[in-house]
Amino acid sequence: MNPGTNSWKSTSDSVRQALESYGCFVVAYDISLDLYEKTFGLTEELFRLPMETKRRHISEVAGFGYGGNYAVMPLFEYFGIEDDGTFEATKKFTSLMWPDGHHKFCETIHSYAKVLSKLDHTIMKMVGSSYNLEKYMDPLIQSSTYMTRLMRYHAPGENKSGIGIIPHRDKSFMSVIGTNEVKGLEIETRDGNWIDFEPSPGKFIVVVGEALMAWSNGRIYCPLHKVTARGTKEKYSIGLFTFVRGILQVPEELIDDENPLKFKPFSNLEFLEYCKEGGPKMKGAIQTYYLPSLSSLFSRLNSLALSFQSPSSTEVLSLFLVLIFPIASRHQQTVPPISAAIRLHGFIPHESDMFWDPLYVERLREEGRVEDRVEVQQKLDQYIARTSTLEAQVKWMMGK
Ligand SMILES: O=C(O)CCC(=O)C(=O)O
Ligand SMILES: [Fe+2]
Repeated sequence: MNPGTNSWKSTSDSVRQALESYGCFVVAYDISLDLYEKTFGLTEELFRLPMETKRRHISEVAGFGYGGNYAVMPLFEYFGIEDDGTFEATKKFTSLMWPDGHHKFCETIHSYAKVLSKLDHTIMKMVGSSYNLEKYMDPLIQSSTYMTRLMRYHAPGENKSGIGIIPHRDKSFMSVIGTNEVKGLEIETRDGNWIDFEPSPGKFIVVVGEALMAWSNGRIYCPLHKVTARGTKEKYSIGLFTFVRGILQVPEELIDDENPLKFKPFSNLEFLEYCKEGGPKMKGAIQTYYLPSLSSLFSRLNSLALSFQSPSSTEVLSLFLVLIFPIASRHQQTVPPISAAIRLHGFIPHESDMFWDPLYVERLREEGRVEDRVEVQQKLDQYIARTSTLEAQVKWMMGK
């Protein structure tokens, strides 16, 4: 399919529609069965390596390096390869895992990642075509950097299920994921239903990351998703996560009276870093239009609190924290103090905090605030349910 043709244009519009409505869609893509089978066979081989070998693969960046054995997601293991789509990087990773070399692994994984990146480029171009923003796409593609993540979900056993990955939103610009034939990836729709991705060899799922959502000024949706491991078959998946280097800025064409600017310029990579540390690295994070509106939000909250019958100061404070936190955390504003306060108040923080922070969950457990991962999941589900309704309330209060 080539840009400029009618079928290109109509497919681009469907892609845009899917991304705006669901933040994801499934693509049937031309990949040979042989490459698919080899890729997943070799991925299994990689995960069978001894733990001390796997641990050689380290990285400072969240989601890169080797990770696994998280208290909150004990069935999940991954290798995030900062490969930038290059053969050299895959080769370096291969020789770290197999010092005597493993040419077949290197070749195959690189070829599979190339399929994913080709797909990623096509979709970016289609997004550009559909918004008539073609001119922005080549620079975005050229500044993209990639991470290939190979993932394993241990099988929990006959008639059992367990958390694979807790609900989260990707921090990437876009993610393209292929998996073996085992189901488990679920995506939340805007109205709160979870839908399954039904895998098969030629199918890939494209998932919007928070960076693309922000770049599109919020037009494109960024869905919450999770993985549930079930039964006796191990699930393996391989994702290509795209991050855009440099400063991302909402195109002026996507800003008008009906769609005022919602996100200040931000850096995708600093945003990723920020999410890992949850720290005060604000300058590059996704910034918001909520900050200038905070004072008006405060006054509306104040009047809402006053409308309660004799609210105690704790109630007002809790109300404030519960209302502000979901928005602030989603938009990376004022998170550290609020997150600390939320922790004090016993709320589970933003899912991305927990995702990369097994120590935090460990600490909760030590303090006797969390018994087991079922309870963590329940709290998280409650938190997420609360977020969506309260966010709507805050929007209402802000007159949006
Ligand atoms: O393994 C999958 O299917 C999904 C993985 C995922 O959501 C992630 O790595 O962010
Ligand atoms: Fe994800």
